[in-house]
Amino acid sequence: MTTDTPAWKALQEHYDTKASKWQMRDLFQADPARFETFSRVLKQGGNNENGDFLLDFSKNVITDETFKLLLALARERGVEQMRDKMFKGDKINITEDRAVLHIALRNRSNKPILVDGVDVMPEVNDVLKRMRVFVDKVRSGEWKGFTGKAITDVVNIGIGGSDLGPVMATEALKSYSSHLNVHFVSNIDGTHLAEATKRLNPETTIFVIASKTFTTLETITNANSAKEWILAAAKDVSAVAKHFVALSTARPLVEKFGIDANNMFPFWDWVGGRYSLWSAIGITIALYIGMDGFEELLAGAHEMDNHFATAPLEQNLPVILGLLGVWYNNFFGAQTHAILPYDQYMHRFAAYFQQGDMESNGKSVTRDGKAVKTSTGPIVWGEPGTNGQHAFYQLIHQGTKVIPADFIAPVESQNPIANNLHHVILLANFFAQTEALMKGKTSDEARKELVAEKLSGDKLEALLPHKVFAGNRPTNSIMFQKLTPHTLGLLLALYEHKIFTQGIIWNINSFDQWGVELGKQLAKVIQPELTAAGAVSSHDASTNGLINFFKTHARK
Ligand SMILES: O=P(O)(O)OC[C@H]1O[C@](O)(CO)[C@@H](O)[C@@H]1O
Repeated sequence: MTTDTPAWKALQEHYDTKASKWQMRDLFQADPARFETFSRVLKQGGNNENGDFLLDFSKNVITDETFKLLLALARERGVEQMRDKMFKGDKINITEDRAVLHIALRNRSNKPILVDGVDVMPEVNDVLKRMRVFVDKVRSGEWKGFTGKAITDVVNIGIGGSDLGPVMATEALKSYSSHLNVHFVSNIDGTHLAEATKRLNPETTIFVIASKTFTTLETITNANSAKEWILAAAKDVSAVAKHFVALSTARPLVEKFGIDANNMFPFWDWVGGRYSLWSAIGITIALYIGMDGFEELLAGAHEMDNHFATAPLEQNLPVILGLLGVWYNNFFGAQTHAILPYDQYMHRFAAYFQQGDMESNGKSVTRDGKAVKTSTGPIVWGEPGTNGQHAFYQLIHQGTKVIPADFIAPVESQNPIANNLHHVILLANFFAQTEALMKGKTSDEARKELVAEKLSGDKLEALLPHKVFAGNRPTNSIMFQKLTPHTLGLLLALYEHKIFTQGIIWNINSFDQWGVELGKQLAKVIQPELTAAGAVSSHDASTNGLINFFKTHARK
C-alpha cells in the first residue's frame, strides 16, 4: 500500500511536524543561497539561439531535508527502474500490452530500441524521410491541387492527441512559419468544419486526417464531410489523392476511406495518442515550420530524454517537478496545478498538458488493479500571463485553495516591439507574481500601507483583513533564452517525463485511457434514438428527459 512505505511515512511525519508550519518567506530569510540550492540550469545544444534552460524551484515549501525525503520516495518507488524499462522498449503499458516509446520517435542518436526483438529505428527514420519529401513538395509548390495550383492552406482534422499537439506547437512556433496557413478541425460540431473552410479555396487546400485508430467518430465524420467539400468542387474522385493525406496506425481503414496508401504516413501502437506529435501526427507542424524545424523540435526532446535517462535524481528536472507535484498533491491536499506561460505563443500549452496529464494520471486503480489509497493526477489548467492575472489570480493569492503553479517565460521575445518595452513589462509581472505569491503581505505591512494612505480608526481596522496576503503559495519558474523549436521540444519532454515520474510514484498505469470509452459507447446507443420515431424511455429519467426535449423541439 502506497502510504505504508518508509519513504511515504517519513514524508508524512515531516509534513505533520514541520513543513505544514513553515512560511517560505522565513525559509528565504534563513538561507540567502536558497536560489542556488534549489535551481538547476541545463545547457542546451543545437544552434546557439537555444541557450540555457533554467528551473528555479526555490519558491516551494521545502528544505534540504524535504528534498532528500522526496528523492528517497522516488528511489523507493523505482522511478529509475521504470524509466529504464520505458527507454528499453519493455511493455510497461500493461493494460494494453504495449511498449511506451514516444522517445524512439525523437531518438536522434539512432541507438537501436527493440520491441519484440525488432529495432524500431529503421521504420521511424523511414517515415521521417517520407515526411520530408512530402513536406518539401507542398512547401515548394511542387505538390499541386486538382486544378494544378500550389497549396496555400492545410486543414488538420483530428481530435485529442491528434489535434492538441499540432495546434499547440504550430501556435508556439508561429514565428518560424512560412507562407502556408494551417487550420484545425477537431469538434464534431459542424460549426468547426464549416467555419474553418468558409474562406478556403478547395483548389489550394489539403486535408491532413490525423487519427491513430482511424475509428474516432468525430474525425471520420469531419473527414467525410471534408471529402464531400472537395468533391463538390472537383467533381472527380481523383482529386482525393491530391487533397488528402492520412496519419494513422490503421492502414486498412485509411485505404477503405479512399486515401491512397502513398499518402499515408504510419506510426505504431507504442505511440500513445497524447504523445503522438513526435510521430507522423506532427506533419502539420512540419508543413508549417519546415522539416528542419520539426527535426529541431525532436532534437530538443531527445536532449531532455537523455537528461531524464542519465542525470542523477537530484539534478533531474522532470523528477524534481514530479516530486514537487506529489508533495502538494498528497501532503498539502492540492487538487489542481496551474501552468502559466508568460508567452502569448504558448497560449495552448496548458490545454495540451490537460490531456497529457489528466488522461495519463486520471486513474483510481493501481497497476495491479487495486483501488488507490492516495490522491492521483491533479486538475491541470492555465492561461497565459498576464491575462490570467486579471482573471483568476485573485483566487490563487487570497483564496482558500493551495494552487501550485508553473511560471514559464523566454528571456528574449520574438517580437521586441516598442524597444522591448512589452517584454520587459511582461517579465516584471512574472517575477512580481511569483514574489507576491511566496511572500504575501503581513498584517503589519498592510497596516503601514493603510496608514500611509491616511486611513485610521474603524475604517482602517475594517479594511485591514482584506489587504492581508497569507503568501506561501508555491511556484516553479522556468526560463529559457527563446522559444525555439529545440527549446519547445525540451520543454514538452520535461512535462511528459514529469507526468511519467508521478505515475510511477502513484503506481498507476499512465499510458491507457479506458475512462474515455464509456461515454463513447453510450453515444453510439443514443445517436440512432435521436432520429427514430417516438419518445425514449430506456435511460434514467434525466437522460430520457433531455433526449425527449431534443426530439420534441427539433424542427423537421
Ligand atoms: O487519434 P485517434 O485514434 O483518433 O484518437 C484521438 C484521441 O482519442 C482518445 O483516444 C480519447 O478518446 C485520445 O487518447 C486520443 O488522443
